Amino acid sequence: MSNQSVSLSLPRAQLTGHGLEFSDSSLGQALALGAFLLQIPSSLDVNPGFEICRNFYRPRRDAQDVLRGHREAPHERSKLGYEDRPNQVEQLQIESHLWREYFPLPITRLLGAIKVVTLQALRHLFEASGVHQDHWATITGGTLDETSLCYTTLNHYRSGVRGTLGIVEHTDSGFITVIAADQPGFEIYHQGMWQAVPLEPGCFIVNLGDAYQILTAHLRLPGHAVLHRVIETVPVRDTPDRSSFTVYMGPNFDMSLYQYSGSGALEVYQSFRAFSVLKAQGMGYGFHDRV
Ligand SMILES: O=C(O)CCC(=O)C(=O)O
Ligand SMILES: [Fe+2]
Repeated sequence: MSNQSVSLSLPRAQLTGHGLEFSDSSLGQALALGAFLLQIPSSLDVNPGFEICRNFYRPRRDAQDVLRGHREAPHERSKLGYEDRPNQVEQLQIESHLWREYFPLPITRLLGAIKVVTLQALRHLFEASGVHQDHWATITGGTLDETSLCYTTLNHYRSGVRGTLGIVEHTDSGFITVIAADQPGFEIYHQGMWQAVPLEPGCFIVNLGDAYQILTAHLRLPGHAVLHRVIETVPVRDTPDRSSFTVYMGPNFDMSLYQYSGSGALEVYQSFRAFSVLKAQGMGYGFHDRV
C-alpha cells in the first residue's frame, strides 16, 4: 500500500431527537465508507479525556494521583488493561462497568455520556441497514440500552518511539467505535490509497467494525469495516504527544458473530473470540490473556 498525502472529507452527522441527521443525505456514503464525523454535543467537554491520555502511563506520585500509574496497575477486575503495543501507541482499555472504579469522576461522566451517544448512533445505523430491533439482544448480547461489551481505549502515541506507525493499519472488531483525537494523523484506506482525515476538534470520528460488516453484508444498506491507521507522530517541542480516546461497542468475546443471510434469516457466523485471536495475530498484537 502506497503512502500518499491525499485528504478525505468524511460525511458529517449530528445527533438530534430523531437520531442521526446526516448533511447532504450522506448516510449511505457513511455506511459504505464505514466512517463519518459526528458533531460533539455542545454539553460535552472532551478535555478530561485528553488529560488522562497524557497521564495514565506516567508513574503515580501518591495515592491521590489517580490519573497516573495505570502502566503498573494490575486492573484486576478488567480483562483488558494496559498494553504496550509494537507501534508508537500504548493503550489502556477498561470496560464500561469498571470506569467508576478506575477513573476519576469527570472521566467516568464524560465516557458515560459518549457511551450514550455511541448507542444512539448504533441503533440508528442498525435500523438504516435493516437490522431488526427484535434481534438486538441476540446480536449484541445486551438489553436494548447495552451491548454486552463496551470499553474505552485511551491511546498515548509515544513520539520518542521512532521509525514505526502510530498505530498499525486495522479494522476495529466490534460494531462501532467513537474516537476523539487531539492531533491529526488518522488515515483511512479508500479507493486504493491512504487518505488523511483532517482533524476537526468539534467532531468525533465514528468507525464501523468487523461485527457490523459481517452482520449486514447481505442487507439493503451494508456497513463496511473501515481500514484505518495513525501515521508516525513526530516530537514537537512544548507540544504534548498525540492523544486519542475511544468508546467501543461490540459483542462479548464468549458470543458468536451473526450474519443475515440473503433471504434475511439471522445465522451464526463464527465465534467472536476465535475471530479476535486471529485478528490480533495479524496485527502483531498478543490477544488479551485474561479474555
Ligand atoms: O488514535 C486514533 O485516531 C485512532 C485509534 C484507533 O484506531 C483505535 O484505538 O482503534
Ligand atoms: Fe481503530
